[in-house]
Amino acid sequence: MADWQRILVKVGTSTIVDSTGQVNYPVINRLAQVLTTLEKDGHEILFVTSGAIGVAIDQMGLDSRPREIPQQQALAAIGQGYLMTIYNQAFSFYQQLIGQVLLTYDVFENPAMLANTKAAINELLMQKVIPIVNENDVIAVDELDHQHSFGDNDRLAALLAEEMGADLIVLSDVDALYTANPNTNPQAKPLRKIHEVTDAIRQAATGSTSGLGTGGMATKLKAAEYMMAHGREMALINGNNPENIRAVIEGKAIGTHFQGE
Ligand SMILES: Nc1ncnc2c1ncn2[C@@H]1O[C@H](COP(=O)(O)OP(=O)(O)O)[C@@H](O)[C@H]1O
Ligand SMILES: N[C@@H](CCC(=O)OP(=O)(O)O)C(=O)O
Repeated sequence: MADWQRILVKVGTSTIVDSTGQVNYPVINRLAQVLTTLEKDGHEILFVTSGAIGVAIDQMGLDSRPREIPQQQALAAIGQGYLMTIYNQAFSFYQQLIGQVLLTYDVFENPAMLANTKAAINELLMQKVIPIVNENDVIAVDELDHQHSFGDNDRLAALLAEEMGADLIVLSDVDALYTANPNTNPQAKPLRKIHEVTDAIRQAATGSTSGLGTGGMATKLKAAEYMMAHGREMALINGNNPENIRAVIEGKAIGTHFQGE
């Protein structure tokens, strides 16, 4: 059983930006409060956040995510700064310091870079600063070179959690992993406990239908498999109620809990 002492919380674009495409400030403020309280209670918190491109789409008054890679890079550059402004405001209200960490995939392939990254994050944790992590989308261009892009933050979150010895809580816009996409199949049923990922579960977990999220449930399931393969746990909960992070830590049956045998 995980003790949830060191926790990596990952939040998706679908939580940072609401269904109308606007920045979801109330949820972000509640998230900052919950993470700060947990930090003050002695947990070590790492936070992986998507949403740079999502908030920039709102800032720039666009209707949808552009397909062109340089346009997405530009949006990431615009939105990442704004995202940190929002987080600085939200966390400073609770007198919690945060630090920005932008990663590319090659960090995990290069032992020296990985050791340096882990040292920096451990130092932030020691100083009781919450690291706010995202992929460096401005330079991680998977169209040109797959080596340098995670493609989705679920994978980044799982890789980082494993390296940092943390368990993972993923916040999305659904209450759980369902037997099918609940947005398109009203018969879909929530799955509460997963000890092993079967082919049937893999087939159930499909892509995003929100328009802004990128990986959908498929990448979350891969992250869960990665965590379980490395003896770690993952919980998937709805980001609309960040207070449920505490419920996960307290062992309450909420969302979907992935725990290997
Ligand atoms: N079996 C499933 N159970 C739950 N959600 C699913 C499933 N299959 C596909 N999805 C989709 O995955 C979406 C969440 O992924 P995504 O939009 O990428 O979110 P985020 O931005 O939080 O990463 C849901 O809104 C839903 O449309
Ligand atoms: N790094 C990107 C998000 C990529 C991503 O994986 O998004 P999501 O599927 O919403 O977690 C951004 O900040 O816009």
